[in-house]
Amino acid sequence: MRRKLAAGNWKMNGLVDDLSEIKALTEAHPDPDVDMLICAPATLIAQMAWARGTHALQIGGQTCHAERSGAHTGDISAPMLRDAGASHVLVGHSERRTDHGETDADVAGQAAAAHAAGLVAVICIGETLDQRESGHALTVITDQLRGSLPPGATAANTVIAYEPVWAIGTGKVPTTEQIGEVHGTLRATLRDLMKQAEGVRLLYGGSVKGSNAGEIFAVADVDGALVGGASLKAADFSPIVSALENA
Ligand SMILES: O=C(CO)COP(=O)(O)O
Repeated sequence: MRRKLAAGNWKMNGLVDDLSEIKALTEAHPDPDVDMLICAPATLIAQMAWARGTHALQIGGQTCHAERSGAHTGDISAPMLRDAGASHVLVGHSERRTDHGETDADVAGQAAAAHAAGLVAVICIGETLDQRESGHALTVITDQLRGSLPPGATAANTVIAYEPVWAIGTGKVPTTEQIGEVHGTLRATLRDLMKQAEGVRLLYGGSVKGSNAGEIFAVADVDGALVGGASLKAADFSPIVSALENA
């Protein structure tokens, strides 16, 4: 049985004052039935780890370099994230792939670095609107998964997040049939690629809100969500956590 995961991605948002949202979130869900994760900007990871106190909330980074250390000004390594209090890291988010030209091979290298540092890699994949409309969505996400999954990936150290680029921050959400088709394809592809395919959690991300979370979580092979905008405020994220607990 896969434990469900409600994950938030704060992206380039959040100042120290916003840690009050972490306090509110942990107070709203003192003993959650699902895993909870917030992927914070690097500047907040250590303080967020302190703010959660003894709560089970997990904290993640949003990217990491493939190397442990070195002359890479402005970058952050997986051991640094771990040192700051992170247990997870997003790799291959479409905003990184677009803004920083990250390729599947780069993402696989980052995921391997995360694993080597003892972090869970949340590998993000997803098609663009053009790719969806031209009928290539399944090929694109299958190729991304094959290219981004490093050797050594296990059910314990890897989560896959399907985030269609056209659904991120747009209010547009695929139909439940489309989500089910992609997640079923991802599960089948994982079976080809690794032994522990049944244990890997598959998240859906892209315009998830309290109002649509329930129907998304009812889809087979959806083990949780990766939430952007609606993860910034406890009042928005909490109903998504509750919907997952009730799924
Ligand atoms: O990119 C996302 C999470 O990583 C999704 O963002 P939104 O929930 O704001 O659409």
